[in-house]
Amino acid sequence: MKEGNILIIDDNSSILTTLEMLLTGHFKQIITLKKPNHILSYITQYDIEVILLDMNFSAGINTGNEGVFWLNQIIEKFPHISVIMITAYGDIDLAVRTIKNGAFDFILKPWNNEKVISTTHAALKLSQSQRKNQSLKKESERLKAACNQQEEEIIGRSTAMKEVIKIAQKIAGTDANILITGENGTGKEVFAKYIHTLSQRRNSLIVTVDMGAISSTLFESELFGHTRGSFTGATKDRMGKMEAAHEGTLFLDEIGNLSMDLQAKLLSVIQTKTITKLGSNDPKPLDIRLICATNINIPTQIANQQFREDLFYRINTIQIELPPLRDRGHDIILLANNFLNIFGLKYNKSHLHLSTKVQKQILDYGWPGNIRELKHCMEKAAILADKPQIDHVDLQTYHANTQDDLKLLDLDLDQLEKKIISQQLEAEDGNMSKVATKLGVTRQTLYNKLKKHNL
Ligand SMILES: Nc1ncnc2c1ncn2[C@@H]1O[C@H](COP(=O)(O)OP(=O)(O)OP(=O)(O)O)[C@@H](O)[C@H]1O
Repeated sequence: MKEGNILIIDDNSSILTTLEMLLTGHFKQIITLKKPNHILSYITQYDIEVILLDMNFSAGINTGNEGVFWLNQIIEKFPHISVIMITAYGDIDLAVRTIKNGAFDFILKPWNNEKVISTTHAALKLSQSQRKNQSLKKESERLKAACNQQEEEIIGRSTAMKEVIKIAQKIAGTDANILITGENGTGKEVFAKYIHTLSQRRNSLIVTVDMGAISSTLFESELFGHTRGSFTGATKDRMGKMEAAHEGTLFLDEIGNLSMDLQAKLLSVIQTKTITKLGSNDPKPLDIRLICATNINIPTQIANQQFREDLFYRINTIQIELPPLRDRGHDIILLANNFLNIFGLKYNKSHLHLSTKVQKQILDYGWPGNIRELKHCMEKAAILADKPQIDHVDLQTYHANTQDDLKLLDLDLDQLEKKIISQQLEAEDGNMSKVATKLGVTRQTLYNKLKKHNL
């Protein structure tokens, strides 16, 4: 099948006719034009890919300036189009200059037929590949914009969420280290990315390392990188995650799970602001913004000598506590609707929405697995939905794991509080300061609670 929409522009009718006859058998469509004034509208009208353009159009003027003028106009507005200049033998210097200006090639009058056909074919190939690149670039920009939008958007209009969003906006522009705390699935990682996109480092990377998943043998190599030959199997130099985050943000998830010896290594990097690759003696300066997250109570770990106090003070210049989903009121509905939109698109089901009864059920439910649990629940509902309105959701997706957990679920809040305080008193041999620290309350609050529960 023939391809290519070619436009030939020359004020000489016989040149137009000859070129048209020559190219007709080789390309899909040949359009001719005597005056250049309509070039731009013809390009759009006929979806032109290659242009053969004369240098001069006004009688008696042979400067070639007109051709250069139209060449610039075409390239500026339609950069994917390949332009071939038609030029007389004496204009060769000028023709070479047009190539510097962006013309694809030139053909000399009188021309060689084979050469004209092969040059036009090559020009068509280039135009098609440039157009493909342009549309790929547009698509990747669209996807990037969509991703950024998704990352930047934190769904939350409840007072509890408005408060943390306000803090994030206030501190994002500074380089303060941030510790994000909160139960599992409250969106700590999403929030860290949100802070990064608000910061001046947003054009550099945010690199995530899951400290819970990293083995102590691989810690240094993963974080600091290594040089070739630094250990068996190190066949080439490797950049560590910290270096990858240089000038950007390093997000250390599950920081509470880091062993004491690895904590010491991390502290040293934070203090010296340098990293040294495994197998190297050459410390490199490191410019990162550190955001850490944990669902473990670090003060309790410090009291239990499982977390270094000096590291804790380094990483939590600002602490942000993300509220559990059950404390976010109507945000639960906003998030659920958002997930239904996403999964509706994924599973090809439009206008998915929750019935009033289900909305009430999900507002009353405790969501122990927080947003992650809500997301799974909505995905399941979307998969099972056979009509747009969802009248039932499965809220039994989050099960307590142990017999003890099951027993705890039977207690009301007051009974639960009493049980936890008694357990801690026993564990700490009645040491009030230690129990208060472990529970994250003041000694006075602890005394009040002991009185309340007759302990
Ligand atoms: N504001 C939000 N809007 C939409 N989706 C969210 C939001 N917050 C969290 N999520 C989704 O909820 C899930 C859990 O979020 P995330 O991994 O950030 O939580 P986390 O607190 O870091 O969890 P963990 O403690 O287990 O590491 C993810 O699938 C995330 O996409």
